Amino acid sequence: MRDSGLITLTGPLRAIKGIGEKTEKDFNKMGLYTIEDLLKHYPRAYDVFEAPIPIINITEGKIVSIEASVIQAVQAKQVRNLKIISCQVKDSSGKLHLSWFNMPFLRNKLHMGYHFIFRGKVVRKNGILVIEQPNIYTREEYRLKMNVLQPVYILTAGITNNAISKAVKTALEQLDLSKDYLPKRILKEYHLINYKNAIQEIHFPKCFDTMADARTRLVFDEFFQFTLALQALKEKKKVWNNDFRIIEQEGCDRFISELPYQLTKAQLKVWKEIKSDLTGNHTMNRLVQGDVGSGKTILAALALLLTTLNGYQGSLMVPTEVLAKQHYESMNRMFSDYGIKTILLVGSMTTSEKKKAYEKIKNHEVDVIIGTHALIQEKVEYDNLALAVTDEQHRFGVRQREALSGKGIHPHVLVMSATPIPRTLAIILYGDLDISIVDELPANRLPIKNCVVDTGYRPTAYRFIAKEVREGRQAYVICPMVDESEVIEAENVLEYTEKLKEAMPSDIIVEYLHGKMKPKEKNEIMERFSAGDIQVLVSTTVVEVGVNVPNATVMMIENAERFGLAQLHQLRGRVGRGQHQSYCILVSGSGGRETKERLEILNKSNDGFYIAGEDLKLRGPGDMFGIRQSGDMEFRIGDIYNDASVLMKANEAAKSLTKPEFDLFLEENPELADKINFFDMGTL
Ligand SMILES: Nc1ncnc2c1ncn2[C@@H]1O[C@H](COP(=O)(O)OP(=O)(O)OP(=O)(O)O)[C@@H](O)[C@H]1O
Repeated sequence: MRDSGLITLTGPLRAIKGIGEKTEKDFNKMGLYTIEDLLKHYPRAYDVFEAPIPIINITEGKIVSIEASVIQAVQAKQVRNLKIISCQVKDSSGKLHLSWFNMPFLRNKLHMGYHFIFRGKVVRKNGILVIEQPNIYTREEYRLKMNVLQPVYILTAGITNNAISKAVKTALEQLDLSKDYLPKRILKEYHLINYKNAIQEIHFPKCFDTMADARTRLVFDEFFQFTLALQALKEKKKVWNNDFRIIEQEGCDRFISELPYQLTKAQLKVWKEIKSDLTGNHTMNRLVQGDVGSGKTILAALALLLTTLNGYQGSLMVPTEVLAKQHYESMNRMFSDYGIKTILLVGSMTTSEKKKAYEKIKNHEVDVIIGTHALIQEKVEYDNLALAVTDEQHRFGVRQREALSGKGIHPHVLVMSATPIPRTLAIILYGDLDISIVDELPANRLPIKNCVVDTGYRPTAYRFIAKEVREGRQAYVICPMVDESEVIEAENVLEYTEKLKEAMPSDIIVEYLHGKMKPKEKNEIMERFSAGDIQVLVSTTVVEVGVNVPNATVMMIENAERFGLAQLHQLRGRVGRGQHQSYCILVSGSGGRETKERLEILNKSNDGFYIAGEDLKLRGPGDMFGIRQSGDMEFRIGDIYNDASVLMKANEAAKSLTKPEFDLFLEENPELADKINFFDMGTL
């Protein structure tokens, strides 16, 4: 391969000239193995090198270039495990300090009187402006970069931006990308540029316009493949008949009448849809979408109850152990009166506990199985699994969902999601599912009261939390980090808990929770919090997904500026789940105008759809605040909100392929065919 110089997309990175074993290993660490992986490691942003500005004009938070002379020898100091070096520079308008971490070799470059262009971010340290970690250029080097869009890549240790850029450039010289995988008809109809140009321009754009065209083409590709795969999946499902004999059960009506509340109209409507699927002629494939706290869990419970009262097994898979435990406890309690046995199956159980659970599941000694990914392990054998519910907050984990379905004879599938996606997009993204929307919150809910404050407000907030606790309520305080970090200044859970314990009256019990704790410890803390034995829980975002403690009424979020709006909305959704007035205190660590503006959106509204829409207006293209993406078909470049129109077009194009065109397409693109099959594997 190396001899001819020509390489293929599926080839290893080593095939690129200039990449040796060591560099390849470094790339592997970033998750890049094939040449295609490298080409799809798209720039995260583009830098434009503008003419240097006078020191006097620099502003905090901006990336700037200055042209200046070194006027003070480099100084070095050690702060914990960081070696910090700094120097002072000067131009005709003023003086400025520059500093670098762990780059002691710069001492040999930054001699007194030397003249350079420095480019980096302006930050405020001890009250004065400095540039941290600036890049250093000679005037000639800088001139070559000016007015050209410079790709900025996501990096990890050992790999520089330049290394990626160079590897991509060489790969493009060695590759033959002249054959486009999209049919010519589609390229023409949707005004798309060819793949070769798109890849070239996304990495090395001539200007913003050509980059935008390249991006559109690549986003289209992603969505096209995704929707094509979904369509293939849907085709298959159409023919599934409902092989289960599920009939309506009086027990479900009794269950509803014994709930401590009345189901909302929206819940009743969705329950009717689920019921008619379960008792109908075709296997259910339904997505239940509803804002945080809209009461989706009870619908899952009802579906499980109906299925198991008919003598089948049903399962509920959720993303975290904390959540699995919570659902297990409430459903176990609710179902026991109906003779329905529930079991928990999670990764942290011991081998012998798991073995016992497998036996019980296989022998149908249990009816409802609740757990995490452990539910789709090969060892789990179900006895007539008729319903698989997955709680898929934020996720498009189609393969997981399908792997679970693959365990039964095409069980009914019910997916719960709190992701606020407009219906038109949801129809495409969950193309293989029917959609039900719980578009109403329970009537007894008081809207959450919000405020955005700075750190000076903490003492008042603590007094407020103490007051709520005195009234029998509980509170969450969210911090972004677990441990102290030397580089990023953000509140961390461990230290914060100590500080808060001191600030709170001594009889108020404050504990912490974070993702690095052992599952057993996490469960124990959550149980104590649910039981009201802990009054204030300092936590990372582990509580974000689905945790339900209706007695908690205060959600205080430190460093709120570091979270995306959708995530903040999820976090806030942990309160306001009962009849008590609830509060959300967003503490912003940095007071930039944009930050305030973003947080104001949350301040104004408690509606997930509105927030997602406003978030979209504020963020720039490619800035991934809205939806964290996971699952099988990751969208590396496409953003379902920003690129909604491309998604619609790609969907339309995928649909327009005739059967012969589709077959030819797969024949000509065996790698894509593999992907689509892989994506579809759970259904086989
Ligand atoms: N109709 C109702 N009236 C009053 N309370 C309700 C109603 N339906 C559900 N609840 C209660 O509302 C709380 C939130 O419900 P649930 O946990 O199902 O929300 P969810 O939609 O799953 O939210 P999230 O997406 O945040 O997990 C629970 O305490 C539940 O018991």
